[in-house]
Amino acid sequence: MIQNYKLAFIGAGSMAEAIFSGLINQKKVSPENIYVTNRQDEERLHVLQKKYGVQVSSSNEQILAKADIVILAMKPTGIKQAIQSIRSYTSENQLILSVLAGITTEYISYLLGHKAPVVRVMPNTSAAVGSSVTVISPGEHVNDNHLKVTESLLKAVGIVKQVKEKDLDSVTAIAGSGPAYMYYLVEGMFNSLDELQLDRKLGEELILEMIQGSVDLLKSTNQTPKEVYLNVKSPGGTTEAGLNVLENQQFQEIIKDCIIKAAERSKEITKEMSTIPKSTIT
Ligand SMILES: NC(=O)C1=CN([C@@H]2O[C@H](COP(=O)(O)OP(=O)(O)OC[C@H]3O[C@@H](n4cnc5c(N)ncnc54)[C@H](O)[C@@H]3O)[C@@H](O)[C@H]2O)C=CC1
Ligand SMILES: O=C(O)[C@@H]1CCC=N1
Repeated sequence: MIQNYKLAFIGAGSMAEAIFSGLINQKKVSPENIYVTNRQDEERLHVLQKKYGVQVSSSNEQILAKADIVILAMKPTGIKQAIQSIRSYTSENQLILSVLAGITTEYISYLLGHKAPVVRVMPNTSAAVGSSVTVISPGEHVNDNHLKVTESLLKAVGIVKQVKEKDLDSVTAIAGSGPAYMYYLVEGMFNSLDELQLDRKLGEELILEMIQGSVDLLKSTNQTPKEVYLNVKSPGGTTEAGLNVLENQQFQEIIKDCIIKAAERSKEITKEMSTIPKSTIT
């Protein structure tokens, strides 16, 4: 379905690269159909061109001229200036996907000044290996076909779930930011290896496989996380000794706060950067 679509990425950062490299690696879209631009870093564009064979240009006009799908992938702070610089090359025949945290479809449509369908999507960088969990939410001018195209594009780089736009702040904290919290945890585990005097390579492999196995078990059982960790713990044993440290430091409260803060920040971004001036609302 998506093989013949031409995709234009506005913004060439880590999220754009994760999506288009995933699409290329999964052989869902050929690099000839992927166009990429960013604001000023031409060197970065050349690196991406060389690495993936994608089409790059610093001209918005060139990038957008043939695009069926436009993917907004710059930082939320850049949204106003970015759309101002592309909107005259966009049209209602293009499907606009935005990965920007906190920026509403309504605000994007307001900046575009026309009725192009806008879908907010919240992927994560695991798209690069086909394992993103991506949440999508349609804006006002989106029909079933637009949603099908969006889904089929993003299913190429992982699983896709649809939510109402009001839930995007919460899912951003989990689906979008979540991987960073996992990597932070893994970094902490890796940091224990020197003190354990364990071979670094072996230790890192054990940690990653242990996490993979834990996720596999959680996915395959009806038991709650508590039930499965209680199965690991023996009275007076090693797990209990470790869990006591986590409980004493209120680890679960910290993780909860972390997710809630991320969701709150998404709401703040909406207030700070995605507010339509009152005078223009009719
Ligand atoms: N990095 C992640 O894991 C995720 C990021 N996102 C969203 O993706 C977006 C990009 O994030 P990253 O890739 O991490 O940022 P980044 O800083 O790595 O990349 C941003 C890119 O946008 C370009 N850019 C800035 N202003 C521009 C403009 N006016 N026109 C064209 N290009 C412009 C920059 O040159 C850069 O290439 C953000 O809005 C973020 O909320 C969403 C989900 C996950
Ligand atoms: O940190 C951020 O704001 C973006 C959105 C989700 C992941 N990265």
